[in-house]
Amino acid sequence: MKLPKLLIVEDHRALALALSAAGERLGFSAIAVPNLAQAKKEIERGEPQAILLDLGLPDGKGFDLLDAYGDKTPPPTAMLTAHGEIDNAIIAKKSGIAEFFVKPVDFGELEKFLHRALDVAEEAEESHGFSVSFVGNAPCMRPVFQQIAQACASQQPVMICGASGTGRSHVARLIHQHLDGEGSCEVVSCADIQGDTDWQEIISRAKGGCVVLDNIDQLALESQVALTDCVSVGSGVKWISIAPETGLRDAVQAHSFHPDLYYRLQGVEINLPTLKERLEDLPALCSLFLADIAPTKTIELDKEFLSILQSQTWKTNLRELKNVMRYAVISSNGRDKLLPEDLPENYTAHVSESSKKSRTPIQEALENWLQGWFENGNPHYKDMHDALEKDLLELLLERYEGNQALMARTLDMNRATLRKKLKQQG
Ligand SMILES: Nc1ncnc2c1ncn2[C@@H]1O[C@H](COP(=O)(O)OP(=O)(O)OP(=O)(O)O)[C@@H](O)[C@H]1O
Repeated sequence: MKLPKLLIVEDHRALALALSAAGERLGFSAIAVPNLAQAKKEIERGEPQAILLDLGLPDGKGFDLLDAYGDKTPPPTAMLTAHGEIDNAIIAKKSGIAEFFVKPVDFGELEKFLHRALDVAEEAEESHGFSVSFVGNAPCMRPVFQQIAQACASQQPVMICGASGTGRSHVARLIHQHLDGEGSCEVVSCADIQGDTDWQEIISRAKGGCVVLDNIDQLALESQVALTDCVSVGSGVKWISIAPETGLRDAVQAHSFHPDLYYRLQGVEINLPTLKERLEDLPALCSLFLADIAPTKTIELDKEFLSILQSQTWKTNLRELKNVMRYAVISSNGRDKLLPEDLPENYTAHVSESSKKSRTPIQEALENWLQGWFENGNPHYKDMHDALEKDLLELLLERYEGNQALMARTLDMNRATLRKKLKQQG
């Protein structure tokens, strides 16, 4: 299993060990070095997917390390500073390091940074021409497929609406992949856009592909004006906007989004359901994520593990599920089955004592049987009920050697009802 690499440059040994442990818990392979010279060698050996950098190192300032990247964009990097080093921190910010942790490090915040770095690494991998695997068997995904097909077929811009982590960027990549032509997929983070951004430059970088406006609702008003002039069907690129689940109508009404730009960008709308609304897809999504996290292994899921996942609220949707699967694979220590104990503690805390109690053999058998229904998607209670009754009647008929009259009499059953049921069940 190839884990993303976390480079820790910290001469304080105890802190370096604690940072390594935090990184490894989240699925990084962590390498700690005490100075800049060794850090540069580490980068030459293999580029890290994230860097934690002490500001004051024995052989220089931490931010000097980024010189090793020249014109290339370094991976997400966070600087660790002591109180009183704030001037240097400002210089570091100018060298492109956006994240700071003042010592003593808040590990909760650090984990958030590391999660974001994992996402960046993953997106970079996905955008490298790998074909996009798309899971969507739940009934609520059917209209989504139609909307995606329509978005691919039309010249119109596309607006992908959904809560964070529902797969909006994933759908954007899928649409890009299905466009004719060689153009690239230029992703613009609207929250970071400045008033003087050169939109024509972004359009020309896309070379006839897609311009994805991520978090379009966060685009500043002055940038909206400049963008309005550029967006038109004739601009030679496909405009894809990523919006919150409520879309942009509220923002237009609140005058924080220009109606003109809104109407130009709206085009085909795709609405993505939350993970909670498509729990039927959970087993298939877990398998897909596992194939990505541990490509060389076949890992099974214990049914209790799966049912704990089914009972979560999934605030950040598929992204959260992927992070949880990553965590579980690491804590399973190479086992080929994931168990409830591999889950983060807060995912199992709510499992009530009653659901932990041991099940009767028939409940066990039913649980297995139910799993099959959910894996095949779209179960209806009536179909499950009829299938169960069919098996029951078959077994009873066998016991009474096909004698329906005897069976009805002995089981205190109306004979006409029995006959009707047997006829219905075929
Ligand atoms: N239908 C799908 N099938 C398989 N994997 C998916 C699907 N949708 C999303 N994913 C995966 O789920 C994760 C989260 O998706 P994505 O990054 O597209 O969400 P998002 O809505 O853009 O979230 P955010 O805006 O918070 O980044 C990614 O790893 C993505 O590859």
